Amino acid sequence: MMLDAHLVAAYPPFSLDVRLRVAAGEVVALAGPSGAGKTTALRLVAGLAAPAGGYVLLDGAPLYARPPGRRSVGMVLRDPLLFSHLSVLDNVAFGPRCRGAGTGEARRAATAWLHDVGLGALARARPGELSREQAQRVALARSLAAGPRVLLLDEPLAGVADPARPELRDLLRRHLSCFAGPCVLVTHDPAEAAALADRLVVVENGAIVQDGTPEEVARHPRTRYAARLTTS
Ligand SMILES: Nc1ncnc2c1ncn2[C@@H]1O[C@H](COP(=O)(O)OP(=O)(O)OP(=O)(O)O)[C@@H](O)[C@H]1O
Repeated sequence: MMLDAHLVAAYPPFSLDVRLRVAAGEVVALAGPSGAGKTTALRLVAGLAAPAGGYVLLDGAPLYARPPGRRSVGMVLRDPLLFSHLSVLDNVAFGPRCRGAGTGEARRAATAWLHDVGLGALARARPGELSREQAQRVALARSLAAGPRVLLLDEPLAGVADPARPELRDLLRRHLSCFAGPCVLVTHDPAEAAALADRLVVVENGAIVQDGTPEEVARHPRTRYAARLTTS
């Protein structure tokens, strides 16, 4: 499963033009300063922003040609966006339900995913009772439970209190490294990018300024921002 995208956006005076190829099982971090266009790029991959050109292909087939419910794109955003009226279990079961699973089967799958993200004991809780870090774990479980072909994450550690961050980062690393499809992560946090990604794509002013493994970028950073990525 290969993601091959040419991401083009025009929000004058800002414009974005980024070529992105992500292989199956590869985790790519779009890193860059605030306003560089990272979120716009991710939203274009997801079909959430209107492109001004370009394409998004998954194994050579246009992703947007599928109806939104059948694109199999999993997302974890800054805001966990859980359904507040549903239990934690039913939030996670929502993914398998959308794919046609019956209630029992969806809940069994959701229970297994909740255990995987360390929240088995909170299955009956409501989202309002969770910390931000726990809510992000639920959001991750909900995305993965839907069996996505592509996984997209936008600043998944944003808003998580400092003491809880390392554990959530480890959890993300474990799950992202097991994910079979292409995975794209947006972050402005250098430590997060280096810890989670196989490859860094550094974006500044709407264009790629560097593309390489964290080690390659550390050895030969091409911009001041890229240098910061691996020295902090
Ligand atoms: N829908 C939109 N309409 C107009 N301008 C937009 C729109 N979406 C994004 N932009 C502009 O595109 C530029 C890039 O924004 P984007 O959010 O993609 O950057 P970013 O790298 O993700 O930064 P941050 O980390 O601060 O979110 C900004 O100048 C923003 O104002």
